[in-house]
Amino acid sequence: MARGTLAVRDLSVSYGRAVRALRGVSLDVPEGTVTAVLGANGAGKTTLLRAISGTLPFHRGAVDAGTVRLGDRPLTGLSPSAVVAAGVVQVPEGRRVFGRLTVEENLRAGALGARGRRSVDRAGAAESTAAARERVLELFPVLAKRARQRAGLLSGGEQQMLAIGRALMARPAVLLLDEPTLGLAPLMAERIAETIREINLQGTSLLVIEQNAALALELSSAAHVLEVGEVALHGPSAELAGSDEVRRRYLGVSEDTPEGVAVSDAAAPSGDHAGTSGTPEASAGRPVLARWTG
Ligand SMILES: Nc1ncnc2c1ncn2[C@@H]1O[C@H](COP(=O)(O)OP(=O)(O)OP(=O)(O)O)[C@@H](O)[C@H]1O
Repeated sequence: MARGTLAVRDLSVSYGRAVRALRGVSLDVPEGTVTAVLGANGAGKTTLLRAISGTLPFHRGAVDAGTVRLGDRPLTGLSPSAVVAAGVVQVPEGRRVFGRLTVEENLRAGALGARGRRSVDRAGAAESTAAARERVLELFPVLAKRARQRAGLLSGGEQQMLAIGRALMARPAVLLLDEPTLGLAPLMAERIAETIREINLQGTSLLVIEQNAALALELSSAAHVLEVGEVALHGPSAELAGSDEVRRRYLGVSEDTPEGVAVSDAAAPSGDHAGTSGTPEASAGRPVLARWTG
């Protein structure tokens, strides 16, 4: 399966003529990392995931410019099933499980996403599906207990586990999570966060959209803040968590920026606007929170 960095470059998206939802968004999810995207309601977070997963057309949206790649494989313009087959799988907001199907049937449906991979023969596919199922049930033992129950009868937290488990059945290289803790009690949200860490430790990269900025920054190594369709701030998550602006606007704290945290109002990187100042190459050395101004 293609692996490598999930790279979004200069992505602009609109819904019809009236709504320009994303403008020139660039970000990287380096292989093996958790990257977070924060932002207020309507900032364009879900639109970003739709553009990556190929589901924009279902929402009457279109990519006007820019590219999405996984390693050297272009994803822009692919159908959602081709994106899944390429190794990028989205868990949609609102934990949309198939409510009338059982937990087991939901998991089996998730495995269908991996079938597009030509390199896997039938026997190999069955074996990988069994291994993926085992891994999912280890991560979420409650799903084994509820295997024959209808998914619609699970609690909110259990449905989120099933939604993530179903996505993992497609054995993704990159998992896209849209608001995984939305509406969950704090304890359940923490459990989901632990699972995200575990999934990452097992080798899957994750792009996590979260309104719970504190949790997102804790989970991720790098984060991007979207404001009205543009990347307003990006940098290593620990640095962002210490930034006065992020603390005030997204973490609800008003203390001064702790010493040693660099917050730069530097002009936007010139020319390529590649957004790579959030990548390991560019942030090697002293990490800086860059504010895009152009
Ligand atoms: N199907 C659609 N048709 C028209 N406009 C849309 C559509 N979906 C989203 N938008 C608009 O695009 C912009 C970005 O929306 P998006 O849902 O991506 O933001 P978000 O950051 O995910 O917000 P939320 O957290 O509220 O879901 C908003 O102005 C929204 O109203």
